[in-house]
Amino acid sequence: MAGIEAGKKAAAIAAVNNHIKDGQVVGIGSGTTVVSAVQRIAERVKQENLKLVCIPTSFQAKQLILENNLVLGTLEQYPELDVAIDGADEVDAALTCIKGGGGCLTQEKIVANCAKEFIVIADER
Ligand SMILES: O=C(CO)[C@H](O)[C@H](O)COP(=O)(O)O
Repeated sequence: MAGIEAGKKAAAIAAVNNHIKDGQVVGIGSGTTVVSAVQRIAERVKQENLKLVCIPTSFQAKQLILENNLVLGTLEQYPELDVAIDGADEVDAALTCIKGGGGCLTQEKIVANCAKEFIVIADER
């Protein structure tokens, strides 16, 4: 795996290990980094029998949730999320972050705003 991909994956795994807990409602972001995060969430659900509900920010996120056999929820059912997890486009040394250039621009911000905690996965700054 190339350096950037390995970095993204390691950051995604660390984010899930450190911030996802049993019983949570979890917002799932969009992009390539989130793929590794969702795979790690699915591993932990299997290994630790975590009870999670996942709220997607896009069609891609919905498909990821379903493909990984996670429980899919909607914002209408769960208007308050415990945590949302997403990738970043760029992060500078002061942790200023740019994200959201795609079709999920609006929905990912709505989901993040409904979450008590917003975790941005970044592999370098
Ligand atoms: O904000 C986003 C989509 O709207 C993505 O999270 C952001 O673009 C990062 O993408 P990637 O994980 O593919 O680098």
